[in-house]
Amino acid sequence: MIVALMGYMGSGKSTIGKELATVLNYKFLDLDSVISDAEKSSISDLFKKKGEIYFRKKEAFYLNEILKSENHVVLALGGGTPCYGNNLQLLLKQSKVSTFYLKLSLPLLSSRLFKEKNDRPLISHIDSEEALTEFIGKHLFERSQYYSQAKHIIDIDGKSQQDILEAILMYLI
Ligand SMILES: Nc1ncnc2c1ncn2[C@@H]1O[C@H](COP(=O)(O)OP(=O)(O)OP(=O)(O)O)[C@@H](O)[C@H]1O
Ligand SMILES: O=C(O)C1=C[C@@H](O)[C@@H](O)[C@H](O)C1
Ligand SMILES: [Mg+2]
Repeated sequence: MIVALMGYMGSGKSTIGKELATVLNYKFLDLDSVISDAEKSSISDLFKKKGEIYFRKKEAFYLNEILKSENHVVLALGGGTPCYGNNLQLLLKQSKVSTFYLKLSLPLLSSRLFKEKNDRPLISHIDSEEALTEFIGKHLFERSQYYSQAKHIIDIDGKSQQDILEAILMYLI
């Protein structure tokens, strides 16, 4: 079984993913870190030096590799992973993959991301919280249709990490 976490930047995929892997005694993989390690570059530098399309191709390639070769893994996807190429179809068609959308509302995403936008290349240039809210709102409008196809949708507004973990585990155990 592979548990794949999807959701917008800052929704907590990496944070929750690590904890979930510990509880399940699974390996934890973060797709962004897999790409970063393989390319020997931070994601921000990769965007700067090689461009977003290069990153999207690598993202699709490493997702394929992981789905082909791994098992008993919690996989935190990148924020955009399900929205490009046939990544979503690939995730949904495999019975060994259980997909979860960590769904956080626009105001909470915006206030959370404004504090840590600097290492996120798509938003690092945005300099007011109002402009960030506008950007994320538009982005979510485009992306929600992909995220919402996850097998399980977990509404995480106001939930602690423990609450979210329990909500996911309910579907897995
Ligand atoms: N349930 C929660 N309540 C409050 N803060 C949280 C919760 N879960 C995660 N966070 C915090 O939100 C921030 C973003 O979390 P995280 O980096 O795990 O998101 P992500 O979905 O992996 O983002 P990205 O797609 O950019 O990699 C972190 O500072 C994390 O500590
Ligand atoms: O939402 C996105 O498109 C991204 C999210 C991050 O996880 C990284 O994958 C990268 O910064 C792009
Ligand atoms: Mg992450």
